[in-house]
Amino acid sequence: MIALASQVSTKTFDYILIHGAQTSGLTVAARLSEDPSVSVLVIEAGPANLDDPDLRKLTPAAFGTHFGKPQYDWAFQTIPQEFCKGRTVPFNRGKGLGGSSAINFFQYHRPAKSDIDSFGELGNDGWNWDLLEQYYSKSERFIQPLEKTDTMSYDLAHHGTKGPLAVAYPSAESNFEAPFQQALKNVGINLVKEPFSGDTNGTWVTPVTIDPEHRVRSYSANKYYQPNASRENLTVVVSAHVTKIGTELDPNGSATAVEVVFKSEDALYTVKVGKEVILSAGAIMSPQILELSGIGDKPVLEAAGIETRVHLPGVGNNVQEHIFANVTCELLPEVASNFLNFDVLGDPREYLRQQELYKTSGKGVFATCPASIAFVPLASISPASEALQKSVFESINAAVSSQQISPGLRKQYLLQLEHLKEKQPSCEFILSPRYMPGPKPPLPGQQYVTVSGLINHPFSRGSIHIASSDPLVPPSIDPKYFEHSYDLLQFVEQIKFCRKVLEQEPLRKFLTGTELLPGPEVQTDEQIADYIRDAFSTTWHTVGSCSMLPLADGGVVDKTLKVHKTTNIRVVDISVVPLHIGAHMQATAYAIGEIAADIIKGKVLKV
Ligand SMILES: Cc1cc2nc3c(=O)[nH]c(=O)nc-3n(C[C@H](O)[C@H](O)[C@H](O)COP(=O)(O)OP(=O)(O)OC[C@H]3O[C@@H](n4cnc5c(N)ncnc54)[C@H](O)[C@@H]3O)c2cc1C
Repeated sequence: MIALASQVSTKTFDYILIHGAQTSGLTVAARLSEDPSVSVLVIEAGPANLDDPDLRKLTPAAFGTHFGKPQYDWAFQTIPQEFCKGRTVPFNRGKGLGGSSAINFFQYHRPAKSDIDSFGELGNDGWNWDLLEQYYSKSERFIQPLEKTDTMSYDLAHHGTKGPLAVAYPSAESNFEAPFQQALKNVGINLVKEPFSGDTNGTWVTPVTIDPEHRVRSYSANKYYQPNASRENLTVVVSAHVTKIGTELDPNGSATAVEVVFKSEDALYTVKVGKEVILSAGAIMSPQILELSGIGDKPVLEAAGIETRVHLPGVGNNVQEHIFANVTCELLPEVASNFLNFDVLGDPREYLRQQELYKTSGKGVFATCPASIAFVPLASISPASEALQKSVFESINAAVSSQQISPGLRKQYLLQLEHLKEKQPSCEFILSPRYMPGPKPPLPGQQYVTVSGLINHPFSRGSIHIASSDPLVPPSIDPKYFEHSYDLLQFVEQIKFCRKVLEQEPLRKFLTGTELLPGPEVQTDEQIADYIRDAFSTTWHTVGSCSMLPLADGGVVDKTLKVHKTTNIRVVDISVVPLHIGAHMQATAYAIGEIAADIIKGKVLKV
């Protein structure tokens, strides 16, 4: 049930999930409250937004329409980025029950096996593909398409069919899927048989988190919370901003959470901790809450005027992010009616017509979703890959030998280099039947096709730290984009490859031959790099700010997700991912939530 702040104030709950309303958090809350003998409290800063028509209408056709609205989005910004001409980059994050799963762009899939095995190789015994595979399946309810098209490739053996989260192919194709796959095939990129098996090298159409049976977003609030909302032992407080975890220190300096303080309207409330605090505030706010509670790097805490309870230097560091930039071309007007293209929605009358079409028949633009993707190693797309990789090997090996980098980062870089050598996929591409926001506006009435390039395994490392002791002041977000030059060099190769794909038949015959973005004036590598610096966007996949790593390697949580030097505080969200993965994050966020619940129940990863 949803309770008022005053109804929970001063009460004791076994498990208190801070911002537990988010993707991983609600997963844990639902699983822990399966046991009627334990009490679970979820505290969420945003509103409930349940059955909100504006949220329900967030079909792919309305991507981003919630941005900047305080009931849905935190609308963070990075600090000016040193290696991107001082740009600040918008950093949207979901607010309210469901967190970012309530506003994300639906793509749902798993990373490569090597990405997940890295977690264990970095010192987290037991975290590997075999473990994650079970939990990806536990959360998933894959609904087979009524009609299987040639662009779909799946094997039920690698899908969960009984989990809470409805996952399915978009109910309509845009008709660009097959031409995109053929264009990729022409340049040596093949269809992956079953991308959910841990082999993601190639192209496929990805399933999405849209429930085809009810034509609604499938997310943690309606799939994990609402079916269990009547449980007496599961209480949710919304519009409650956690300001601090109160701790007691034992003689060894180890902290035990005893209370959680939150602000609702203008009053402060306190709840008491029976067993554990589970921090699921996401990659931006989990480190902020730890630091506000005096758990973090002493100099950072001192600068913000916070007393250090536990000196834990890793908090807020090792931040890694996926970013993307686009190549956008004009669609030939005479073939436009053969495709479902989001650009038609710029005409208000057509918008209403498409909305009605979707409501009455589940068809049209609102029924489709950009879901054509590819994951490949640089070696498959660029003749420069060997030279680039040689230079990154040399620069990182030099940094490693001269001990310019920390022992923890050294281990991560060595793994990244090994993955490059093994030709694991690190370059992603997405086809979107639409204009994507960029430095040049679209021409009125013109429809476009965009191929985006995304870098998945950056070498740059950023940070997210408190900028003030005031919990309502957003943290300082500094992803340090392109601090490591390899990230930009790889990105340039990816943009060139986007162009190459758009020049392949049968895609090319549907285009006018005019490129809007970056545009014909952008030709040399330096010009492309400049375009990227001006135009890239975050993919909202931040990880690493509470990395699961040994303490000596800059870790924040151990393999049971417990914060080092604490007895009963865990972090359960994607901030624990220690080395970035080649996938969109939500499937992994749900799997981490599922694993955390079983760790707490003593079923897995026992110490
Ligand atoms: C716009 C967008 C598009 C995306 N598209 C995709 C996609 O297509 N596919 C995919 O797999 N992934 C996608 N993602 C990423 C994915 O949704 C997230 O990685 C995943 O939901 C986990 O997010 P998180 O860990 O950052 O936490 P979140 O889910 O963002 O949760 C954080 C929660 O903490 C709450 N909170 C924060 N601060 C406070 C505070 N001070 N007090 C109380 N509560 C607080 C928030 O309100 C929120 O509920 C997208 C994300 C965004 C933002």
